[in-house]
Amino acid sequence: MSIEVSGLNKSFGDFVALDDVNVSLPTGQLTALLGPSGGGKSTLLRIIAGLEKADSGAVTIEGVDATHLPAQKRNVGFVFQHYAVFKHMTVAKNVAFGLEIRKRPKAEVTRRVDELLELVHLSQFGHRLPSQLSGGQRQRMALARALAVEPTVLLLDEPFGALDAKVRRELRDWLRRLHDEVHVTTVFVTHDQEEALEVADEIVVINEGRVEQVGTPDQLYDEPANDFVMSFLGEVTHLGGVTLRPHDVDVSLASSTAGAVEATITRLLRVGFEVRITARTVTGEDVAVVMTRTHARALGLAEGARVWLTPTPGAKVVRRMELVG
Ligand SMILES: Nc1ncnc2c1ncn2[C@@H]1O[C@H](COP(=O)(O)OP(=O)(O)OP(=O)(O)O)[C@@H](O)[C@H]1O
Repeated sequence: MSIEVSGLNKSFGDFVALDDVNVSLPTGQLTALLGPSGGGKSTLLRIIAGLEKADSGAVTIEGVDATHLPAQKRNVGFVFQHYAVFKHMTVAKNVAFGLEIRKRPKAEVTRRVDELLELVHLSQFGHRLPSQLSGGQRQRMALARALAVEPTVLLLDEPFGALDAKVRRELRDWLRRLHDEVHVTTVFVTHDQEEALEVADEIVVINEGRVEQVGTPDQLYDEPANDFVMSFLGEVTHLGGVTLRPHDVDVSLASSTAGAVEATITRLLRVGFEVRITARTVTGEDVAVVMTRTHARALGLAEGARVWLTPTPGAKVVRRMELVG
């Protein structure tokens, strides 16, 4: 294991930011810390980096107890959303900075900077100033700078948060490819579930200072440990006391199944090849249903139609913070 966090607690005044957090992050993986705003993701990352001190608990990095080590002795590289660059230095000088303060030989610094600029696809921009780069290019420069000193772990706090959606998506793909090339253990904070699902090998879901679940994107999506994880990682609806995905609601025109809930279609919307339906049950609950256009047409569904709803056989349903099927 590259990073072991055990029994970590952190409070700010009487506000508990981290509550007995335990996680093990394997070497060489790309891990996302995912959760809603204020859940404690950045606090956890900052404690791993050594920028914040925990009240209790331990952090081990590559087998070394780092709990009381200062940040600069932990061999971690980090990149934040609003990354501080040296505005008066060229891109190449920014990347070289960490190596120069470590007094590495000049030839080695030049070679390493060339390699890194190539890795982040900025070779032709080495002589520019950071202000002459786009936001996405600046973040790639920040990553090259963090990687320059060959950190054991790379910590990224919403590194693409301030960028527009298209650039964000490009950088996300690029980060995945970069990681496949260099394999440095990487932990990144995001509140964007799509970003975590697309990029990470493993996701740690954090909410209200606690780890809700750790798993691969598929495990979290298909086997959510509870209601919170299920609703954070995809669209959900509620039917008769359970939470499930809208495409897992079965619609029939007759009450043939025991336990089927009677409802009336109040809204039917075609979106591309899908049909999105809202059905109001006899108890006044609005249930969201998604099905293919072909299926909706075969059933002859329309607004005002009376239907019966059940979870599709084998559907993942979650009841009161507990997995039931
Ligand atoms: N230095 C501090 N002093 C007081 N409270 C703090 C401090 N740092 C963080 N907090 C509080 O701790 C909680 C967790 O913050 P943290 O930044 O870790 O959350 P987060 O999950 O990273 O959220 P976001 O995605 O919004 O950054 C928040 O409620 C925050 O207000």
